[in-house]
Amino acid sequence: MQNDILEILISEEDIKKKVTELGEKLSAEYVGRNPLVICVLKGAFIFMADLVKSINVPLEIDFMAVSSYGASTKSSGVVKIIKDLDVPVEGRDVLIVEDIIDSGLTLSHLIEMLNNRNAKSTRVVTLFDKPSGRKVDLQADYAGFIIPDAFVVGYGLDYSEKYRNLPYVGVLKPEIYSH
Ligand SMILES: O=P(O)(O)OC[C@H]1O[C@H](OP(=O)(O)OP(=O)(O)O)[C@H](O)[C@@H]1O
Ligand code: HPA
Ligand SMILES: [Mg+2]
Repeated sequence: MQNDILEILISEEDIKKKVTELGEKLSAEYVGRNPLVICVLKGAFIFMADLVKSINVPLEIDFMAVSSYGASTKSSGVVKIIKDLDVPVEGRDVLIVEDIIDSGLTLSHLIEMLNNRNAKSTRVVTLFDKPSGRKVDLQADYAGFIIPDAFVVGYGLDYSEKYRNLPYVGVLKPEIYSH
């Protein structure tokens, strides 16, 4: 698996520090409230698990599974809802946890959906942000790292369902996805 990585972009240690920092900021934002923290599966599962340990308020969690990339490095443009939330969001302070914002299509779809369901507030935290990939005008409220225009894997992020278990984020060798 490591042999398929061209370059490590963000180390395990840097990710840990950043996740703790984001958790502290979110603890301040949500003090005195009970946010519903939504993990966007599958990519955000590792970030979500690490992040909530650093958010020091009585929160609840739920999961949504969406997919638009499949076995490609480009968004299909069709955001498929594979699993919906278990609980209603009406009147809730919702925090969406994403691993990466690239084209922005996944998130714009989710935000619209949650607004239609009358969430009280909707905030977005993403660990990675790739502004060069944007197809819709959208920004996270909290973003960990700005990353360059390359397809990255690791710390939850996959290529064709693999590499999610790498503890760092790296760039794949082009020959891996060119055949
Ligand atoms: O801003 P976008 O261009 O929409 O890309 C970001 C989304 O794409 C990836 O999910 P993917 O569809 O690959 O599903 P996965 O999380 O199961 O890998 C990633 O985890 C984000 O949810
Ligand atoms: O760079 C990426 N890597 C993995 N999954 C992704 N989904 C959107 N962008 C990416
Ligand atoms: Mg994916």
